[in-house]
Amino acid sequence: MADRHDLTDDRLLAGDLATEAGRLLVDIRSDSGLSGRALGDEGDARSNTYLLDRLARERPDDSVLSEESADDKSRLQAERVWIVDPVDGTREYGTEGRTDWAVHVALWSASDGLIVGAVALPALDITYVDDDSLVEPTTGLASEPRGDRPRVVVSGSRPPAFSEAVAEAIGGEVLSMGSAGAKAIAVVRGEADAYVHAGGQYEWDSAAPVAVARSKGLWCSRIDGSPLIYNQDDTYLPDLVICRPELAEQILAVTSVVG
Ligand SMILES: Nc1ncnc2c1ncn2[C@@H]1O[C@H](COP(=O)(O)O)[C@@H](OP(=O)(O)O)[C@H]1O
Ligand SMILES: [Mg+2]
Repeated sequence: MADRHDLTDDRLLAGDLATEAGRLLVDIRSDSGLSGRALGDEGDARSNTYLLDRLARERPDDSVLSEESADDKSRLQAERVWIVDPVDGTREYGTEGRTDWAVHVALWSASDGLIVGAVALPALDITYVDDDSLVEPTTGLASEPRGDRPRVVVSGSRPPAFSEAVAEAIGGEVLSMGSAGAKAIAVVRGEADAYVHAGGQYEWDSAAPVAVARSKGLWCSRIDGSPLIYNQDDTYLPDLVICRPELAEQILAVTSVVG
């Protein structure tokens, strides 16, 4: 049953869902008259409804795990589970002018784990999927680098305690940004060299970003170097490292000890 849909169809669908939910969010942001927390709540709710409606119509046999929906755990018996975050970086979405927020759509299968991922950056009008196409170095999420030191991107509101130690280990500097998806994509785009997090996160925060980052050849793991595993009973998945592969050893030497 798992091969009912071609992987390419699923990837196209993921990309389209993330892009269209993102467009809806851009419209709500410009037209609703809301801001801050109220805008975040409205965006979360409407993006979630949009994603769930389309998945129910276009993949009626699949299960869904969403940040914004009750988890009835039927997904634990499912062959295929869409893991979605309708707005990642809700705080930044609610803040005028910020571009560091994202829509995440991933697909997990019982036989192969994460098989598809799409991360939309709606404020930049671009969506990344888990294909092997080359991503040219780009700017837009982060300020221009001041030199050639590697950059470690971390949460602006909940930076991990080891941020500075990681930067020091690779001779780099720390950069703050919102949204797990935006941070992962900053590494994909070459705007940063590593994204590290600890202290709390859920499967929907990292599933799609990890699927995309992995497809571009980046290292993705827990901070102790173990694999990130999805569709677990408990969806808490509190830490991760996404980085250029040649930096993984030095970074894990820090995060696996002090994490
Ligand atoms: N300590 C923590 N506990 C729970 N969730 C956390 C967390 N730190 C970060 N996150 C979640 O991870 C995502 C990225 O966070 P940040 O922008 O701080 O890097 C956010 O998702 P949402 O915006 O979807 O809620 C945020 O809620
Ligand atoms: Mg999130």
